[in-house]
Amino acid sequence: MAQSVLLTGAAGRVGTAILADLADEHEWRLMDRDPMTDDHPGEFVVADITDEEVVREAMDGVDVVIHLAGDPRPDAPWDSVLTNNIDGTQTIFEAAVDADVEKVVFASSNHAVGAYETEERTPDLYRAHDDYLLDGTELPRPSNLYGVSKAAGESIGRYYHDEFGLSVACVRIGNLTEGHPPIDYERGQAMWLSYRDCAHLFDRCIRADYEFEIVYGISDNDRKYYSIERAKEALGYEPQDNSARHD
Ligand SMILES: NC(=O)C1=CN([C@@H]2O[C@H](COP(=O)(O)OP(=O)(O)OC[C@H]3O[C@@H](n4cnc5c(N)ncnc54)[C@H](O)[C@@H]3O)[C@@H](O)[C@H]2O)C=CC1
Ligand SMILES: O=C1O[C@H](COP(=O)(O)O)[C@@H](O)[C@H](O)[C@H]1O
Repeated sequence: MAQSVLLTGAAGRVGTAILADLADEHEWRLMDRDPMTDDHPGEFVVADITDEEVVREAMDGVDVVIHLAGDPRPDAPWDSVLTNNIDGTQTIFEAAVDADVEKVVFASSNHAVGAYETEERTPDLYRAHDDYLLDGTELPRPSNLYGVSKAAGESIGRYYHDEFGLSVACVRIGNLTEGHPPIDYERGQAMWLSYRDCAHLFDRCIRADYEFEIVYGISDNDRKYYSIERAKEALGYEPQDNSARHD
């Protein structure tokens, strides 16, 4: 069934991948602080997610929020991630609860657990023969302040689920690259997320029933060190791509 979805950070790469395949699948309200130049479905709200009043207005009548807006740079400074990723995310969750939204899908990151990639484990970790797997039940172990902000976003989601019953899915996105897996970059190939698998995964987050989930958002790569079993079980994710089988 089509849902009414608020998509924050709609003008960015992940938003573009989602809308490329799902524009006609749901009723969209898009939000970004930068205007979108391409054709897009639904209404576009140019706003900063830290603007509480505008965010509250944008939640009206919404079933699901996909929250992508934030500073995506692994080397982003603390003042930026504190404002855009932590404060902005809390504003989104608070407004979602007040507006009786059913689900919030939060764009978390591989960098929330990047410090599991220790010197002893790498580079074997990135290779198909290695059987080390993170499955989403491990504690966060951020590799930078950006990763700290994503771990904080997951905790904010956990709080709003436990306290207010909001359904929350945190997707630890790997490396979204359009058209082909990253070239000459083993880590990126291990955590590649193709555009079509990205759209499908977020569609499953919109449609599935769940309480609180942390899943990895990668394609079905031979090299993977992130398990996709929970995304399959809880959300019905069925990825089609694999960085080892790409021409
Ligand atoms: N692209 C990837 O491979 C990965 C992305 N992610 C996460 O997914 C989300 C989207 O990432 P991308 O699309 O790659 O980044 P992007 O930079 O292409 O898109 C982010 C969008 O959010 C908007 N934005 C940023 N701060 C905002 C604010 N305060 N208010 C309103 N809009 C704001 C920007 O204008 C931009 O259009 C981010 O939260 C990022 O951390 C996580 C892991 C991997
Ligand atoms: O969270 C993110 O992760 C991806 C992959 O990380 P990288 O360090 O291997 O590049 C990154 O491309 C993206 O910008 C970031 O938001």
